[in-house]
Amino acid sequence: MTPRAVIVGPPGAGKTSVGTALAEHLGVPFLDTDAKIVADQGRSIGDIFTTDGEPTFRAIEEQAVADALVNHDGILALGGGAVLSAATRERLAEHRVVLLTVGLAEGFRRTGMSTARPLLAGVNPRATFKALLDERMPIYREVAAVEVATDDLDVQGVVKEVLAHLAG
Ligand SMILES: Nc1ncnc2c1ncn2[C@@H]1O[C@H](COP(=O)(O)OP(=O)(O)OP(=O)(O)O)[C@@H](O)[C@H]1O
Ligand SMILES: O=C(O)C1=C[C@@H](O)[C@@H](O)[C@H](O)C1
Ligand SMILES: [Mg+2]
Repeated sequence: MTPRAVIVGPPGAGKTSVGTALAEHLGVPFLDTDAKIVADQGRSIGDIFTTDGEPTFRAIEEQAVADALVNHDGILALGGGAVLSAATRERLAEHRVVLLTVGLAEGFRRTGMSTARPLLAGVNPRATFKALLDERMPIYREVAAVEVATDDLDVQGVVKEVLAHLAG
């Protein structure tokens, strides 16, 4: 088994929303590694960060991604920071990876209302978001064969773009 496509990108790019809609359109299962980790651990990602720290979360995430890459047959969405693992990047080289991008203003607008993202929960979440984009964009681009900018598209519009790329 192998995923039809693996979706990566920063928080708020729409990995979960687009992945769900894309899987529905294709009639295949959808798996989100964030949701899988929460279900397996029986606690929120915020709780894991607070109780055990980010490195423990990243280790759990690396294993969850490795499992999903061999066991999941549909659309797979990764957590926003999953690509920070060199082992995960190596594994992704064998897969069809789609990068969803979002700019600072729109990404911050989409994530700003939520307290569910521990990395963006600090005193200056906008600056944190900018630093995250600056650090990660080259890493996302390193693993992805396809890139779709989502700022000016609704979820169905992004799904359409992704489908066009996957068909081509
Ligand atoms: N193309 C879009 N246009 C408008 N709103 C969007 C779009 N994509 C996602 N959203 C909204 O932005 C918010 C974040 O989307 P989503 O949870 O899918 O992002 P994500 O990439 O999975 O983020 P995370 O890395 O935190 O899991 C949601 O409220 C969602 O409805
Ligand atoms: O960008 C990140 O590092 C994260 C994004 C989310 O998907 C979660 O995996 C977690 O909040 C960390
Ligand atoms: Mg998500």
